[in-house]
Amino acid sequence: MRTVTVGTRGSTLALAQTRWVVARLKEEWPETDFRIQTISTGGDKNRGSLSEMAQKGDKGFWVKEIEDALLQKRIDIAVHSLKDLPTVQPEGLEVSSIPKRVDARDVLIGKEGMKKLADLPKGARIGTSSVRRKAFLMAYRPDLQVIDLRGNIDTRLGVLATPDYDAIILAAAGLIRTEMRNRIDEFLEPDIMLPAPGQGALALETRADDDLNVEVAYAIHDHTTDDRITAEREFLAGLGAGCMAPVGAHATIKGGVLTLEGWVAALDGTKVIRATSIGDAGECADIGAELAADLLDRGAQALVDAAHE
Ligand SMILES: NCc1[nH]cc(CCC(=O)O)c1CC(=O)O
Repeated sequence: MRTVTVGTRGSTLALAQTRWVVARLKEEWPETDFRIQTISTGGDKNRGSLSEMAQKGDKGFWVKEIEDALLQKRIDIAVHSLKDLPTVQPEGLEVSSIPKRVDARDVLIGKEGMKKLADLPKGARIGTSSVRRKAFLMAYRPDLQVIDLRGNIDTRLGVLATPDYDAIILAAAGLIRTEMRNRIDEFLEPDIMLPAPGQGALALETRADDDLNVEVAYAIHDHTTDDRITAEREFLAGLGAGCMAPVGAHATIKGGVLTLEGWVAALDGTKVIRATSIGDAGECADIGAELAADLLDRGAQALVDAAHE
């Protein structure tokens, strides 16, 4: 039996999503043996401050060691959360498969009486470490306090048992994949909290010349998800922004027509530039690039630059 080694970070979420990927691959390739290899990344080793992360450049903080393992053939397929993956892969590697996306939205989880964003009392303390969530939250409810909150899902849920936070914001996808959907109090709609580009989607990365494993991974590729996230990531790339910038993007496809919504915000939420671009789903990359150019024309560059400082 042929063995394919699938590499991932070792967090609960990373393992849950990798087990899901392996189960799907096994359905397509019953004669192949899949084993999971966990790899610790810079992001796992260094739970430093956000500014420290920004200094290193946001590129590849969660993926570098995994990509090294691919290049060195210690693993054959890497599973990543797509939103953590830089928009350009290193020489010799490619994203060869994008499985079907789950819910792209962010969600609110709060203490008793703090379970709906619109109903939170003035001054309520909301935990998140995402500059995007912070900026969009401040834009919607400038009276709320945003308190930095890092760590894996369990750590973040844990702070609701302390007096320090009233509610937290997380990606729905992480909770769904770790079977904690029942903890979600409110799904935040994209007209208030536009998701991160690629949120809720996974990426399978392989060596670009490894035809066999490219084919193995591609068996679970989802074209609609690919078109959506291509538009979102072209938008992000067109802005010259990485995952540390307060940028949201969300594409939907109905009847072959792709609608892409994109936002760039000031870090403190005092300004949000919003735009929409619509076109044939086959033109997904161009739609993303166009939307980025449109926002740059309308002053987004200064906001992206401010976030990079
Ligand atoms: N940056 C961390 C991260 N990367 C992927 C997810 C889960 C959601 C997804 O797959 O998009 C999370 C946690 C979160 O944002 O709450």
